[in-house]
Amino acid sequence: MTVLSINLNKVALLRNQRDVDYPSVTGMARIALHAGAGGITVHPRPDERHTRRSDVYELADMLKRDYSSPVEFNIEGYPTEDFMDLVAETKPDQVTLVPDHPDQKTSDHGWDIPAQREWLTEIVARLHAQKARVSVFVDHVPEMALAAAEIRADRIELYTGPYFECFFRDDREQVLSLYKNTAEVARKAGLGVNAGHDLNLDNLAHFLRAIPWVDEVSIGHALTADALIYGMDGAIKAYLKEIARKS
Ligand SMILES: CC(=O)[C@@H](O)[C@H](O)COP(=O)(O)O
Ligand SMILES: NCC(=O)COP(=O)(O)O
Repeated sequence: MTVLSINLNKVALLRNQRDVDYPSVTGMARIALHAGAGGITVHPRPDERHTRRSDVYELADMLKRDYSSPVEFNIEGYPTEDFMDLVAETKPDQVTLVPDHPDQKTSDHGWDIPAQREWLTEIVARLHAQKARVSVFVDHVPEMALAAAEIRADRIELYTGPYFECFFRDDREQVLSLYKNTAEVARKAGLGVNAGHDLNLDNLAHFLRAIPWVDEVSIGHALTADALIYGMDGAIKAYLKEIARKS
């Protein structure tokens, strides 16, 4: 069964609009987990406009202290030395390496792994030494799945922004077949497959029906918007229903 990991960046973004402590990032994490989410994702950026470093420490403490059954904690980001320190101190289960420039509004492309092969190989090895699973954010390009295996990553995360963009267009199945090819190459190379970015209640089940072996989806923006309508608990349940609908 595909794990649903909730990205709390947009909860933090709303909280950051004022000098207050609500909505609470840890509080929303608790509601999400109680409703059946299997994991929590954060993507702390250097300017702290979304999740702050302090949120990452608080979430790490809470998940270790209060949850006995496994809850997967996933930290996403560009591996600066500051990011590597944060990860070393908070010990997430999974680190997702994303090639974001600090000025980017949001993640909008995957790694060109061959162009940074040596450095990424070293980063992956350092994260493995801390016992973190390592996932690398990639476009729907089969060669990148092979390159991810070569740098010894454990998983790829398919960047699904382009899938969202084509969902109501005529070329949807053509684009989706490239995602499927990339996921097949990853699977054959022994890698797990995650997916994320702009997945939503319209497009999630269709994606998972095409690639049913996806290990995990991380969803934040659309799910937080849906939580304004259904409540966080109701939104999580709606997404879990879509995941179940794939089979
Ligand atoms: C890697 C990825 O696609 C997500 O982390 C995305 O960057 C969401 O973050 P924001 O919601 O902060 O844009
Ligand atoms: N890795 C993708 C993620 O965490 C959430 O992306 P989005 O649903 O906020 O677009």
